[in-house]
Amino acid sequence: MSSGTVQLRAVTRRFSLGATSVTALDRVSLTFPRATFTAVMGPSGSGKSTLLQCAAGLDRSTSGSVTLGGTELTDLSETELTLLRRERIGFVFQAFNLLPSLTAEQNVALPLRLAGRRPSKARVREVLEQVGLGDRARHRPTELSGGQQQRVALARALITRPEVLFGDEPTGALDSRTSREVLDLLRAMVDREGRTVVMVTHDPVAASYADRAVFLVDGRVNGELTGAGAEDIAARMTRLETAPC
Ligand SMILES: Nc1ncnc2c1ncn2[C@@H]1O[C@H](COP(=O)(O)OP(=O)(O)OP(=O)(O)O)[C@@H](O)[C@H]1O
Repeated sequence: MSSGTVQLRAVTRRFSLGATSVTALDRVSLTFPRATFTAVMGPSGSGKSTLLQCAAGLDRSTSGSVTLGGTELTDLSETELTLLRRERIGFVFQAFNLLPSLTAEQNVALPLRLAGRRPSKARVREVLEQVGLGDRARHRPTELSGGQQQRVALARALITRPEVLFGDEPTGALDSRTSREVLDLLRAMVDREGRTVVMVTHDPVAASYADRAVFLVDGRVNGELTGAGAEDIAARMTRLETAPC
């Protein structure tokens, strides 16, 4: 299996709630090939975030297999999983999760510091320039716009050169213009650097930047669209959201 490819085979995630349980993912099998951009869509509660968490090794599936390259995530200890996430996976969330007391460059350098590595100034500058913020290195989050803060979060995710970048509604808190900037950057990560991007989104326009949109309903894969525009994706979502249970 090529590095940077994520594969889920019959992944089930059940949450126990007292005497009952919720099946958030029900035998989901999906491949996210290296150097592709996938949007994960579906109605609220369909299991999108759970899928992302299991695929990224942030949560453990109840059964099934999750691999990144040749590594079976379900076999790893917590420590091994932490190392894998740190070295091979990047994350961006709807909330930018920047530390307010640190400058942009200090926030970007944080993952390397946490890994006990000394970040090179040149590398920090390089990723900040990559996201168009070379001139904002010394700014603190409150001195940056929402779109700029999300770009700092993206630079922070990229500093370790991850094989895969997972985004959970990364443009959810942004207006349409700044969303486009972030989506263009995600697209460039795939096309120019061969990274794999998997993004949960409610927004058909955001999903149209991806190579394909995968749809979940009630924890199961309910089809996909390849190379579709925002209108076709929106029409599919409307059908899923209005379909009788
Ligand atoms: N920690 C948890 N404990 C119990 N149930 C959970 C937990 N996390 C998720 N669920 C349940 O699993 C199902 C899927 O949730 P998930 O957050 O993955 O959906 P989603 O598609 O991302 O939803 P949304 O679009 O509203 O964010 C829901 O029924 C949810 O209530």
